[in-house]
Amino acid sequence: ERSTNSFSYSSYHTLEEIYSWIDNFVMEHSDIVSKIQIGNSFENQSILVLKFSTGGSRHPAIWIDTGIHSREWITHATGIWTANKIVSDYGKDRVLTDILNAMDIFIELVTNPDGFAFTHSMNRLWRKNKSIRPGIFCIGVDLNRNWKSGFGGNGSNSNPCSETYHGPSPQSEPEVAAIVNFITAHGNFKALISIHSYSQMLMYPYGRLLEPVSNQRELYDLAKDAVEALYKVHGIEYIFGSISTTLYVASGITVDWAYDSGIKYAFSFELRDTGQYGFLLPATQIIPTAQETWMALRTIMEHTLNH
Ligand SMILES: O=C(NO)N[C@H](Cc1ccccc1)C(=O)O
Ligand SMILES: [Zn+2]
Repeated sequence: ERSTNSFSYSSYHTLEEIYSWIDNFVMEHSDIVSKIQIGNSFENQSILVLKFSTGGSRHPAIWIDTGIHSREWITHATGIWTANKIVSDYGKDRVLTDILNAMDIFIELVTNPDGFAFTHSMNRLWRKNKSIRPGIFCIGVDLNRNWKSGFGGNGSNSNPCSETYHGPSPQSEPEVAAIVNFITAHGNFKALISIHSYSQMLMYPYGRLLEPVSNQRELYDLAKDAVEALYKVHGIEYIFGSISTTLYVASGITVDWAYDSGIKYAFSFELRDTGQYGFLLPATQIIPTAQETWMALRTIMEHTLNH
């Protein structure tokens, strides 16, 4: 009896439950999934990545991260369901099978483990990591402001007590440095998708600049196709566009670093809802959210495969 069969994909889970699910999931699907520790968090939790691969040494790769902001519980839950969807549909879904036969998929489910544990133990609405430094009297750095591209620019804050505190320097946070080192060493990532909640948006770079990226038209059209595929599942409407023009200017963010590092398909999702529940999205919406998000992810991955 597979122990992942007893895992509830329609519930929210603790850090320990997710890490134990990861071990069972990898054991039960060792033909296609492996676990990589890319580093340790500030409080010394393991930073784990799931690798989905059908072989080959250096397939072009796709990166997906969830939970960079710890209070956004729907994103970890969506990532877990998506991991299970990939192993369930490989060999059955033509598009997914083609993607995995040619590319590797990497999913980091708990990108901010310290913050995530804190949302279970002390503060459900905690966003940042848990780093502390001498002489600084507030905890944590916003991991979506700590990246090198545009570090310290408009839409990030130098005040350590701010929710968008960018940290003392680019990649100062182990949770960000681990990803940068991993993706840079691999050297063959073609797409990066960083998943947040909430607002129901699909966005692409730049966050730090109002000017469009060079392949703006391609990203616009792809985002449009992706949100249409998402809409068809449960009728949920997303808006889409560049971060700076659709939302606001934000500097030092994941997708700007990815894009500037040559990953031309860089996207950030804001999952359900639009504010009724916000970060406290009921668990009954986990599977519907994951189902619709999958269709958008699959659209982006298919485009990456074919371009
Ligand atoms: O915090 C969230 N959502 O959770 N998103 C906002 C906006 C955003 C999303 C994606 C990329 C850059 C900026 C943030 O300030 O980080
Ligand atoms: Zn977020």
